[in-house]
Amino acid sequence: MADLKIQGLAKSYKDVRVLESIDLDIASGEFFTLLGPSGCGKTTLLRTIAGFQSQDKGEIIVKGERIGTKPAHKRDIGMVFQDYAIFPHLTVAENVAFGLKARSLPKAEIEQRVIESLKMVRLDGYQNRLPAEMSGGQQQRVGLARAMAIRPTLLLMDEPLSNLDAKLRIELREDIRDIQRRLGITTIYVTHDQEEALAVSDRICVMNKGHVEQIGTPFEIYRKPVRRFAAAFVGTMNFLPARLDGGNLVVGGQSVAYPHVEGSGEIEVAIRPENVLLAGGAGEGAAITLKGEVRKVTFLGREAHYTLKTEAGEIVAQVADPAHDFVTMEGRMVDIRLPLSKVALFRPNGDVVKAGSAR
Ligand SMILES: Nc1ncnc2c1ncn2[C@@H]1O[C@H](COP(=O)(O)OP(=O)(O)OP(=O)(O)O)[C@@H](O)[C@H]1O
Repeated sequence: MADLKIQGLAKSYKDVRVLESIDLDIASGEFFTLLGPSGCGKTTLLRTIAGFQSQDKGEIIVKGERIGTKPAHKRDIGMVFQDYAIFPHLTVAENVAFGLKARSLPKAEIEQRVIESLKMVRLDGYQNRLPAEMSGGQQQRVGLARAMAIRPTLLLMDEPLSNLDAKLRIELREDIRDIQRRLGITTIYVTHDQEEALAVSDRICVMNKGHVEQIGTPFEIYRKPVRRFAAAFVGTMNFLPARLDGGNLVVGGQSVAYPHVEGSGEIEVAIRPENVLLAGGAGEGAAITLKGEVRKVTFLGREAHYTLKTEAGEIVAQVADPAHDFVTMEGRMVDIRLPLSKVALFRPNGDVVKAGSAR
């Protein structure tokens, strides 16, 4: 059974539609991420689920119960915020106990849950500290412990790692994922960071301008985007203008037999940099072949990125473990192969014609 069902949820601020009719089914124990650019409505959706604001239309159903009109404090939801939102004048233990006291739990149980929750976020021993005496990462761990202490049905997190530096972000996201798995708590996580979304999620919902573009596992979103928006937003993608011409695909003046899709018309070819083959790279079957001038080489140690100028437009290629010859190629002309098994095709309206490869 779905733990959380969202049906036809819509919200406007004055005349501006921020959420178009949103439908979601989130399974029990799932780590579900809302991913999208700034302003796409992620926070509004999360806050509506939490009950901090009301929807104009639609239903929010948790374990079969319609909670859309319940006040926030009766929704049995734990929330972790970007700016931690822990109380500066309360100790760590008092912060974690806050929601438990509000629920009038017996004192002994509160004490036990505080200890348990702090242990879970690796802050045992910090009970008597004040937030000002802790680092940002530690403060967010307190925020997490506070949200989990009430053992909520749903855990909602709004960009919880945004205020932390890159190394801490990775460390804490691993911890969040481990704790979430261990407790099996249904979680909705908001981020605009696509790498973070790929790393932690069971499923990702890619949002754009108040609507859902695609929902899928990280693998599906990356390998088989069904909308141009998802293809462009997650990872790096090359897009080249092209034409379908009665069984042929024409890219940069080069034509290749393409019987997989019927009809004719303008189209875009999309391919990930790691799937572009350079300088006679063999295999992968039929391919679009182009010539390109190497404009820039960025050597990154275990891989190098090549910016190539071709008749069809600019292409970025990624070569793993580049040999010395490869890193001194600036200015040279190279043969480029775009294996047909690896390209995705998108119509001008952004719909997929053929998804990329899922191996
Ligand atoms: N209280 C409000 N009054 C009016 N407009 C609002 C209000 N809150 C948000 N908006 C607008 O609604 C849109 C969606 O905002 P929201 O915060 O949900 O987006 P987001 O995807 O979470 O973006 P970000 O990552 O920047 O937080 C934005 O255009 C924003 O300006």
